[in-house]
Amino acid sequence: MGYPTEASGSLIEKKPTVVFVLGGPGSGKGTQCANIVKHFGYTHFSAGDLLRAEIKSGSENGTMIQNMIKEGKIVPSEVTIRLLQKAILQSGNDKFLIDGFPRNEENRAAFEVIMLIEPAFVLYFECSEGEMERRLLGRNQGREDDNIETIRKRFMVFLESSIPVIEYYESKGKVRKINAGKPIEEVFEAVRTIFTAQDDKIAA
Ligand SMILES: Nc1ncnc2c1ncn2[C@@H]1O[C@H](COP(=O)(O)OP(=O)(O)O)[C@@H](O)[C@H]1O
Ligand SMILES: Nc1ccn([C@@H]2O[C@H](COP(=O)(O)OP(=O)(O)O)[C@@H](O)[C@H]2O)c(=O)n1
Ligand SMILES: [Mg+2]
Repeated sequence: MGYPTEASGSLIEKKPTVVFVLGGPGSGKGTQCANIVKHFGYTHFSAGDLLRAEIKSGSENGTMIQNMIKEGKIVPSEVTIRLLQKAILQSGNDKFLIDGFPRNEENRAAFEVIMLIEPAFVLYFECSEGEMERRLLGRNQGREDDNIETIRKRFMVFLESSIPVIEYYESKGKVRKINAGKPIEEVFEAVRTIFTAQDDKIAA
């Protein structure tokens, strides 16, 4: 896949800037992404939101996706990547926050192979399970997976499948870890520092 841009009259391939936003369920990924969009001009795609929209659209995969989400399981990468790819191509932007993805090694490897994109960095919201559980039980978005039984399964999946992805990017020096247990405004101050540094790097 290419991202053609006109430069000096010739067509060159310019890859978009991608930031993966990771953290346990309820760590505040969606909340902070909305702030980053407002201040730094990124386009935000939540893999979970795209999957929920796919269920609503009446897609042939809808029932499978719904069952996996209810069980806190990770949907096969081909489905999620197809949705992300479509959203990226339709967006018209070249800076993306990809929230809640990659959630396991399969997600990570498949994205790299299919999209041929490496993240600029990985934003990791670190938060205790107790705090995340409180937030999810108070989220009130009518989500079928915000009940204590599914929340426990999601925590297990996070520890077993998503932490190894974060460790992989840590070994490449790409993880920017944030203490997400603080109030929203304080978390955003830490986030702002990281994105300001990234903007300075691009401008340099
Ligand atoms: N720093 C915070 N302190 C307290 N509550 C928060 C904080 N960040 C987010 N929340 C609330 O917690 C819930 C989960 O946040 P959300 O952004 O949806 O997390 P995630 O996308 O990581 O699951 C929401 O109801 C949100 O308003
Ligand atoms: N990459 C992804 C992201 C989400 N999902 C599914 O969607 C559910 C909700 O993801 P989400 O990112 O909206 O959840 P939060 O972490 O925001 O609470 C996950 O528990 C998975 O079942 C997935 O299968 N693969
Ligand atoms: Mg979310």
